[in-house]
Amino acid sequence: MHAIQDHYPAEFAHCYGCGSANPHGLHLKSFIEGERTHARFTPAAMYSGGYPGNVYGGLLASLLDCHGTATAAAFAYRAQGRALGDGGAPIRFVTGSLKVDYKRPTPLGIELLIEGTLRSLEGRKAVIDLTLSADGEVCVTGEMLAVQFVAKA
Ligand SMILES: CCCCCCCCCC(=O)SCCNC(=O)CCNC(=O)[C@H](O)C(C)(C)COP(=O)(O)OP(=O)(O)OC[C@H]1O[C@@H](n2cnc3c(N)ncnc32)[C@H](O)[C@@H]1OP(=O)(O)O
Repeated sequence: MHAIQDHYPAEFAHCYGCGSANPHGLHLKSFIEGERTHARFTPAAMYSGGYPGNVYGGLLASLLDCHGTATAAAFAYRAQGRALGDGGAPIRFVTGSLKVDYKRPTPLGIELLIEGTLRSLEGRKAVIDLTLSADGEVCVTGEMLAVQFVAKA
């Protein structure tokens, strides 16, 4: 199954968090299934937070960031009755704002599940609700305003 990011055109594939063309990046892969998107990521030990065994909060925000914009794009394609990577003009979103709530420490060394749902899509603006869970426990929640990117002439 192709990830949402697999359909990004080459010029948008350099993102540190999810770009396939960035050799130093995280290469996050997001998928849409029904009314929800999901991605999985296991942070390496170097992503330690301030005390051993827990994940650095900036990485967690990065995961929500990339998963949120991918979620916005996937639901925008759906709203327009289009398939991801259909060869038409690409629909891409950037983060306008991202609120992150760290509910509990996120353990290092296990797979994290990042999920997204669409709260609203109006014009160029999508509001995405995000969660990041470890072992079935929600550790982080996020709320993103994603804005559809329009190339300026
Ligand atoms: C070249 C990039 C190609 C895409 C690459 C994919 C990126 C993958 C994910 C990321 O890493 S994103 C990186 C972090 N985000 C950014 O760098 C975005 C920087 N900000 C911008 O480029 C512009 O501010 C933005 C595109 C978000 C909006 O500018 P525009 O001039 O296109 O639109 P405008 O300012 O008119 O805003 C559109 C609507 O969004 C609203 N809005 C924009 N930023 C907002 C904000 N921060 N908070 C609340 N509302 C916001 C704005 O009020 C307005 O609402 P209304 O239509 O109701 O009037």
